[in-house]
Parts: sequence; C-alpha cells; structure tokens
Amino acid sequence: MSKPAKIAIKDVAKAFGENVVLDGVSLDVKTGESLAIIGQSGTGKSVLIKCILGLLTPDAGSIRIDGQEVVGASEREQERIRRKTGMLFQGGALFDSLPIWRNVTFGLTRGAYKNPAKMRDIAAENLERVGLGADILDLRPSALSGGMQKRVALARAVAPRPEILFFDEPTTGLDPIRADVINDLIMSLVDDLGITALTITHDMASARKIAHRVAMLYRGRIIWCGPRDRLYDSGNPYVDQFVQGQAEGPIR
Ligand SMILES: Nc1ncnc2c1ncn2[C@@H]1O[C@H](COP(=O)(O)OP(=O)(O)OP(=O)(O)O)[C@@H](O)[C@H]1O
Repeated sequence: MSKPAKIAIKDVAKAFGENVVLDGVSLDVKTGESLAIIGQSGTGKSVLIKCILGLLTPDAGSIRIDGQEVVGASEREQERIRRKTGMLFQGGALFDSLPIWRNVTFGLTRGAYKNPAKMRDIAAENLERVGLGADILDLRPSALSGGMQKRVALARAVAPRPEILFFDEPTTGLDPIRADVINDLIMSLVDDLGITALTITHDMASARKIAHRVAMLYRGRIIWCGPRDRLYDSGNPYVDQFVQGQAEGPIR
C-alpha cells in the first residue's frame, strides 16, 4: 500500500488583485518524503508555502495536512496544525540578541527564559546533530560564519521535532562546498527523524540531492513533477530550459 499524503494540495488558487499567482495547484507530499519545488522568481513558491502554513488564505481549493483541512480552519485548529511544522528561513533568521543555545531552543520556549540547564542540554544535542560543538552555546550568531549560522538555524528548526519541515532556499548565500554540507545535513535529518520535507529552491544541485521528487511551478500551476533523477531528462521543454538555465526556450 502506498504511503498516505502528509500534505495534500488540490486546485489551490490565489490572486492579489489582478495578479493571479496560483491558478489551480495540485500536489501531494507523502509521509517521510522530501519534495522540492523549483520555479522562476516570483512564480508563487513562497505564496504556496504561506497558504500551507495558514498565513495566507487561498481563494479556492483545499490543503490538507494529515487529512485535516487547513483552508477555512479556525485559528485554534491552524495553530494545532502549525505545531507539527517547522521552517528554515532564507538567511537563517537567527536572533543576534540571544546566545546560540536560546536561538536553538526558541521554538520550545517561545523565546522565554525557562529551564536554562535543560534547554542548554537540548541545544547541545541538536547542535551535535548538525556537526557543531557545545563550545558555541554562549556565542552570538554574528560570531559565526554564514555556513555555521545555517547549521544553527537547522538545529533550531529540528529541535521541536516537527513532523513537517519547510526549507526556503536552504543553500542561498553559501559556496558550493558549504551548500553541499547543508544538503547532506538536511538529508540525514529528514531520514533519521522521519520528517516530511518541502523545499523551495533555485539550486538544482540541491534539489537533486535533497529531494526524492521535484515539482516545477510555472504560471500558477505545477507543470511537471517527477523523481529527482528525471530532472535533467524530464521530456518537458520548460523544465529543460529552467534546469539548464538557458535564455532561449518556451519560458519568456
Ligand atoms: N502579501 C502579498 N500581497 C500582494 N502580492 C503578493 C503578496 N505576497 C506575494 N505577492 C506576489 O505574489 C507573487 C509571487 O511571490 P512569491 O514570493 O511567492 O514568489 P517566489 O516564487 O517565492 O519568488 P522567489 O523565488 O523570488 O522567492 C509576486 O508577484 C508577489 O509580488
């Protein structure tokens, strides 16, 4: 029997005034699956994730998480659904006014200063998962390199043990080697913790490495979705043009 959909998106539409951003998006992400969404800047990848998180309300369509409808759910229900999720923001979004251990445990304490000894242990354990030592617990994020900050942000995203993780451009701003370290970490965290992952990325090497399947969003619709090893052999001229970064082709 195939695995149930953890996230089931059906016919989702969203416009801002005349600007039709999503125009009937349908996509399933299975439990424990890692799926990457690729597409040009401004095609609505972030809008789609915000709709899944209940931060934007679609004009039409359905989004179910574990079978539970997000669209039109009460604030309380949405909060309960959101608790299953975590997010790695572009640029990390760490708080420089807080030491690393409080950044890592932020999702558990909601920023409050509670159980410092226990929280420091949890922070150290999660930092170890991303290859960082307890020696950085008391540092501020600005004292770390960009790659280390990304790892801390990853430790923070997994600390509350979310069932679903959203990654927004996880490798942006990193050199190819550091980017690959982050890709490896994402894959091992997703596999070890059984997390369902949805990633937005422009980085084709990253999409091919961290995703089991890749979907391409174009003009408000998913125009192709397939296994990662078909990304460069999709038979779709739009996907070909995008992944090869060619100026000439059907995408204008
Ligand atoms: N709150 C909003 N109000 C009005 N328009 C919005 C809003 N949020 C997004 N948009 C518009 O929706 C479109 C898609 O934006 P979105 O940020 O989802 O693109 P994206 O695919 O994530 O781009 P990028 O890859 O550059 O991050 C853009 O035209 C943007 O201006």
